Amino acid sequence: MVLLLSDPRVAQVPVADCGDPVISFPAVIGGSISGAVDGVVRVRRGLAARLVEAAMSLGDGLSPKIIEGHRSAHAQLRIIDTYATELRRLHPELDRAEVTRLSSRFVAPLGVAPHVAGAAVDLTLVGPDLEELDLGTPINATPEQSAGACYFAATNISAQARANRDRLAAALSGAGLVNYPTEWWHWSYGDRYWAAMGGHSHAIYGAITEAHAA
Ligand SMILES: C[C@@H](N)C(=O)N[C@H](C)C(=O)O
Repeated sequence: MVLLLSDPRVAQVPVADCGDPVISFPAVIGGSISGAVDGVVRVRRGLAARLVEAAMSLGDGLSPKIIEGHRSAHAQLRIIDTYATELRRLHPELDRAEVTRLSSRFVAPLGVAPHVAGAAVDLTLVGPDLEELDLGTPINATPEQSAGACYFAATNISAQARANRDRLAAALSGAGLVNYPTEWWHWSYGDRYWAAMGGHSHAIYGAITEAHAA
């Protein structure tokens, strides 16, 4: 059973922000291309340290390639609005609560949004040539666009894509990150969802404020 980000049990998790700053971080890390800067993302320092740990455990010249880290509240609301509009177009019969629930398979409600806390990354895997591996769907494919193949545990993907997802998961879980099961590419650390899934008493990262500037 997937715990969705719209589930009240996620919003109920208390936050005691540890004050970890948001830092700039290379979008591609680890392996033979350690330190190479192919774009920059911003994430909490503790998350950055765990991403380095995960990258180092991958081996075979593989590296995580981060597509997005911290996201503004404004950008989060824009994604929510766009996807909710699409859901209402596809399913005009849905009531507001159901639109919110289904939306949260793809985008988090603002109050619990891991990216807005600098606590999440959307990422894939690249080889030594920086070519992206086959993970089964493009990043940000919705459940509708991918016939559910965006779910981490989807069975309608190739054996190679399954192996690549499992390899990504072993590295990131091993470093303490938690996956959002409806999106193979979304992993977080320190946010409410991480706390709920890991049985932690509280989240250590809430929404970013000016106080978190490094
Ligand atoms: C919109 C998608 N890339 C994403 O970030 N989804 C997660 C669940 C989020 O909004 O935090």
